[in-house]
Amino acid sequence: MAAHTAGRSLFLGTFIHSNSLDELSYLHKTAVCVDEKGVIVALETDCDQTKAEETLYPQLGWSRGDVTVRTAKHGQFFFPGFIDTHIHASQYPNAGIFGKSTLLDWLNTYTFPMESSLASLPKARKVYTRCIQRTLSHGTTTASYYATISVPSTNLLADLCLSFGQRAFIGRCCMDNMSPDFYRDVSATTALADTRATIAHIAAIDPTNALVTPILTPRFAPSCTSELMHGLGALQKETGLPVQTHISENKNEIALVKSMFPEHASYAHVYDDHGLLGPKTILAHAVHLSEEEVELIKKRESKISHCPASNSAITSGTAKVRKLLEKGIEIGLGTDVSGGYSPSILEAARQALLVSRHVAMEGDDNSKLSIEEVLYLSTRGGAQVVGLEKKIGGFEVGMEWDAQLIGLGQVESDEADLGPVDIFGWESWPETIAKWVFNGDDRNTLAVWVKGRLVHERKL
Ligand SMILES: Nc1nc2[nH]cnc2c(=O)[nH]1
Ligand SMILES: [Zn+2]
Repeated sequence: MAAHTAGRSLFLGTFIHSNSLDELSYLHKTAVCVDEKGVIVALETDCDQTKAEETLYPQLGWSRGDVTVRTAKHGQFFFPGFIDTHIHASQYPNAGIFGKSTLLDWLNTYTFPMESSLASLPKARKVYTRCIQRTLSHGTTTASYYATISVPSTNLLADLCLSFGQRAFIGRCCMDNMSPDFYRDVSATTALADTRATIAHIAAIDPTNALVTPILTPRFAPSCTSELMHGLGALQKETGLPVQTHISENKNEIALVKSMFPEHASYAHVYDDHGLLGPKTILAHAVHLSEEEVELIKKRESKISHCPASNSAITSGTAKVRKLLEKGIEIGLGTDVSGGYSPSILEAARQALLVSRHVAMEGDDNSKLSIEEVLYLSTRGGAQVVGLEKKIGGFEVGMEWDAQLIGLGQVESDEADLGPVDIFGWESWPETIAKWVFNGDDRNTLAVWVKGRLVHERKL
């Protein structure tokens, strides 16, 4: 399957992105030129269409006829695409269905039956198609996905991401231990062979990983034998591929890991001792880490996916994000569908804000995250977590055009009913962004691009 290419584009208007963890940059009256490879080749402030055509096009060797122009109208703005650093595509039909369960019973009651049923390719196609379309419609331009243990079904997820144009990491879920008979890898050997089969498939459909990359995915320590984890650690060394797993999400899970791996100093050490804790490792949840584990994760430069909606929904706990940030650990946001109920990173950002206030109410007032901080985690932070910080997460020459156009309801115009946010016209830009973060949804996501290609447009 050939990667879809984009034409040349000129984007005009207001662009907002993160400068740093606590600062957003507002670029008004700005022009951004994106070439046919989806790369930003010019960014000029104080520039309208005429000026862009007269000054930028000649520098780029462009002529008017071959450029698509898209202008953010008054009150609209371009924002970097969101990065979901942890999502189970195979659990998407269960989003919102979790009752009063907690992690270990939730896995058995809801999750394993759904995932195992996706060995049916027609069902997997239906589920993955909806998941990709839905997350794109919420502005998720990159997702780090868990699929299932099934190779054909996992490969299908990779095919669909490539054809819909979503940037993705695709994990065939490895689990040869403590899992039901109807849903487990037969052995460490077959799990490793199946993982290699998905790696080979992705190498065939996207040889340069322009859009889709395999990710080694030991489900979590309790689901894996030591043999399998050693094998995956060796495979990581051999291939240099990223790794994703879960860590320290729930207290019963932590006790289980302790009982299953008594010879290892901690949950984080289990991964480390198997060669799975490195700079390309994404650790989801990290709710109950000890100081020692935080130190180890920092030392190994592993990344953390904060999944606040999931941690509240299945009552896992409150992750101490401020402490992790202060340690210098790189953090992004994850929806963790369907432990998390929502496929929206904007919802994850909102929940990160609220959970940080719960941590404050537990006694650490410094823990509160700001709007700027959660938007950083949604974009630049996520890009660091998936190792693409030089390519995506902001608007700079040389980066790729992964972006969303946001429109809010302008009370004084004919766009008053554009979604759930009412803008009266007297709000400052930071206030406008705060209103979007707290009340916005996919109705405000007017268009979405990945690598320069238009991958979603809201039908008005
Ligand atoms: N949230 C979450 N935690 C897990 N731990 C092991 N598997 C899972 C999963 O599917 N979701
Ligand atoms: Zn998860």
